[in-house]
Amino acid sequence: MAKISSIQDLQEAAKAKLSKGVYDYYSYGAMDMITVADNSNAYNRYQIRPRVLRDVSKIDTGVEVFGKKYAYPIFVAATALQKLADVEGEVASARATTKNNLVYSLSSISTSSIEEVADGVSTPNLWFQLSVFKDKHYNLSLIRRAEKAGYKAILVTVDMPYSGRRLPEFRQPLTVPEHLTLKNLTSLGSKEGSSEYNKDSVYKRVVDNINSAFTWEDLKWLKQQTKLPMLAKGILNPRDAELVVLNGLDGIIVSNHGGRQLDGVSSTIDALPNIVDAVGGKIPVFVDGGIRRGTDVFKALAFGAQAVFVGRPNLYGLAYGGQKGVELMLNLLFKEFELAMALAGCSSLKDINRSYIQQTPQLTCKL
Ligand SMILES: Cc1cc2nc3c(=O)[nH]c(=O)nc-3n(C[C@H](O)[C@H](O)[C@H](O)COP(=O)(O)O)c2cc1C
Ligand SMILES: CCCCCCC(=O)C(=O)O
Repeated sequence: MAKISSIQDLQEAAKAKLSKGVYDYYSYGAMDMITVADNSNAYNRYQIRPRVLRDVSKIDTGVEVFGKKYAYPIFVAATALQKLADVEGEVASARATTKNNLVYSLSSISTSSIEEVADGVSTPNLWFQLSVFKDKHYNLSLIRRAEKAGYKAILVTVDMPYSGRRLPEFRQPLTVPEHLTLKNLTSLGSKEGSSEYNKDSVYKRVVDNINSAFTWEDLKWLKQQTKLPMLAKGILNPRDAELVVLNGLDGIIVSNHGGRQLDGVSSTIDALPNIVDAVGGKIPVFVDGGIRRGTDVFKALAFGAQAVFVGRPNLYGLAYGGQKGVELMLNLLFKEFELAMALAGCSSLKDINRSYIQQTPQLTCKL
């Protein structure tokens, strides 16, 4: 294959390496995948309005989040089961990400444990994604483990009271090789130390234990149990964004779970501006979903995102080349984003705002 020069190339290279079952698990979304496609396509409905004759000889991509400075506003989203892509799985992804001074989010449903990932990195820029289970003591024990291991924030996934209907998995449940386990969840849904679930599919174990009765009250209670910043991941509606603020959380990730939950919902870049307006600067707003180019990052920031998260690009990089593949993925985005900033006339993130963006005009002339 020719030199990998874009995230699209990386996806194709990953597809050639992975089994069909794993590639489908990673790349698919719910039902007809209208939202998966729209997450990326929606970026093309916005145009950048560059400014010229500015000094762009130096570009500062640094961003501050919760009092800490990161190298780029490009973070890595929580995705499950990374050892399906590479033997080192989440540890390789976390190393590549934190080495570049970015945030890596570890999924609850990971094949490396909270502690293994923390021990595997030298810069602990780690956030922990909490899937909310029925047993609130279990949720608390995951938070305590993350706190003890030095994680810096908790992302509570709020868009998954049930798993979305993903057709390849519906037809043929994903099989996870026996040597891989859900390292954080070894006793989930079973009595201490029992292996009741070991013979079942990973989905059954997780699906049976997801808390579909979790409400705003419960989220507020969870927030009060930790001093770490807590963010709600999976917000699309501005009214919910207001509730996140009212309930005292510290941040929002505008997300539709990469189009894997309810098909036909808003793309995340379309949802972002109204949510930023509803929050009114009280807490930071982040976005994920469909971000594949440096210009996508620029557009998300122009609409008011503090930083973006990428999910599948991490998995494709990991499948292509382990830690080095994830570094390659990040470097592609860094270079594209820096160039987008320079060519738009922005030398630092504080220059980027809505005046740099417009909706792509609809053709009104007669052809
Ligand atoms: C294979 C896969 C597994 C995922 N696992 C999780 C998870 O365990 N927890 C979670 O909150 N989100 C999960 N997500 C959603 C991501 O965190 C993120 O919202 C999404 O991937 C962003 O879209 P993108 O893949 O287009 O960048 C997963 C996404 C994918 C593709
Ligand atoms: C409740 C079903 C398991 C979900 C596994 C991880 C995830 O969020 C995904 O999108 O896949």
